[in-house]
Amino acid sequence: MYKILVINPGSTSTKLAIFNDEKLISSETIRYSAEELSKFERLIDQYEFRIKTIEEFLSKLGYHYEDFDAVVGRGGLVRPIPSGTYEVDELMVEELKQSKYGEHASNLGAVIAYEISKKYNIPAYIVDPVVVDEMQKVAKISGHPLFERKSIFHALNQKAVARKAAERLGKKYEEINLIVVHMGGGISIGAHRNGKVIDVNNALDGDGPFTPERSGTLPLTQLVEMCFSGKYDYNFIRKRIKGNGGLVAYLGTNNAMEIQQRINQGDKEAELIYKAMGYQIAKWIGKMAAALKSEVDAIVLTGGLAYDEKYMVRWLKEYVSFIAPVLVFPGGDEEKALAMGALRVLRGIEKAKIYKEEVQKSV
Ligand SMILES: Nc1ncnc2c1ncn2[C@@H]1O[C@H](COP(=O)(O)OP(=O)(O)O)[C@@H](O)[C@H]1O
Ligand SMILES: CCCC(=O)OP(=O)(O)O
Repeated sequence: MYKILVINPGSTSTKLAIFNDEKLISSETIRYSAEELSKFERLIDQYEFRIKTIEEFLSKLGYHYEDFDAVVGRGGLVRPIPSGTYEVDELMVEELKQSKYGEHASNLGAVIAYEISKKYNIPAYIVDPVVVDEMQKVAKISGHPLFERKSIFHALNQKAVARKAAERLGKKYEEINLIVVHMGGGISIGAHRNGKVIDVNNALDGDGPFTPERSGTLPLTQLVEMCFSGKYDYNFIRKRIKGNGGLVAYLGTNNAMEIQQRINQGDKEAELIYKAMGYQIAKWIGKMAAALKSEVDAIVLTGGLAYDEKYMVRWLKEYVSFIAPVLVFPGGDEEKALAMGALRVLRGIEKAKIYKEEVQKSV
């Protein structure tokens, strides 16, 4: 039997789990308010804060790091690489620590897993990082040759939930077309054609609907004027777009449950903004239906916001049910997908990919 520690840092939470082989032993989601996270200037500054969360989780359950056969972290913004389980190595960790390819909470998954692996001599892995790139060529064209559309999204959960949806439809993932909508701190809407994500919005970078924390696509000229107004510096604008955009900017919170309560109490402003987020998500689902030439077997809703049946799920069904049946997998399956990726390697069913080698292949 293999004991696996799963570490899944998201932009609004850290999700932790312990597995004995396929069996989930314990899991916990620790949520952070926008205010708590705003204390940290850079992502890497959250390292100790997130470690503390993990150590509290383990000590509550009476576990120590040395009890585990492997530690697996959510994969962050490394270079674009194929889907799979990767050994965490020094090159990957150095690039993540320097935020060479961007900043996001998922970067901490590999960094933390690596530190544990070195200290306690247990292997560390990541699975399907947020940069998995299966985008078709035509989808990469942005509109100007100086800019390229990039595949940055909830690859791990989109793939895991897409397979579950295929199972529910009694088909193979590789045989069907799906639009998968992950609604967490960030939001990604992916067009899955026969097992490949051929198009998806860049969930991190001003491409897509606004989200609990991010601004999504903004009016370009207004943004350029703001940048050159002389009133703001780079960090101010970056923070407004990434951590302090979307629901946080309009309503002061990244917590959709709090917004639901406000709507229940008759807050019309909260209702308008939350509905606008749903409206933008629905329009992106329409875009992906076009990318799939309207051959869509199902639309799959997942992520934390998919728990909200009363508002978000109901609104989205009203807007997009004409495209295909809507299946809902609230939360998602990230922790299980991480554990299973590590387990396949521990059992020798799959060989862990080496980051350096995959990067060289794609050059
Ligand atoms: N039961 C729920 N009902 C409604 N919204 C929820 C629920 N649980 C979580 N959320 C909302 O989902 C969002 C976070 O989703 P999640 O997928 O956990 O994010 P991340 O992994 O990016 O941190 C937050 O806005 C949170 O308030
Ligand atoms: C970096 C893309 C994935 C993403 O947005 O994750 P969160 O929802 O955890 O922020």
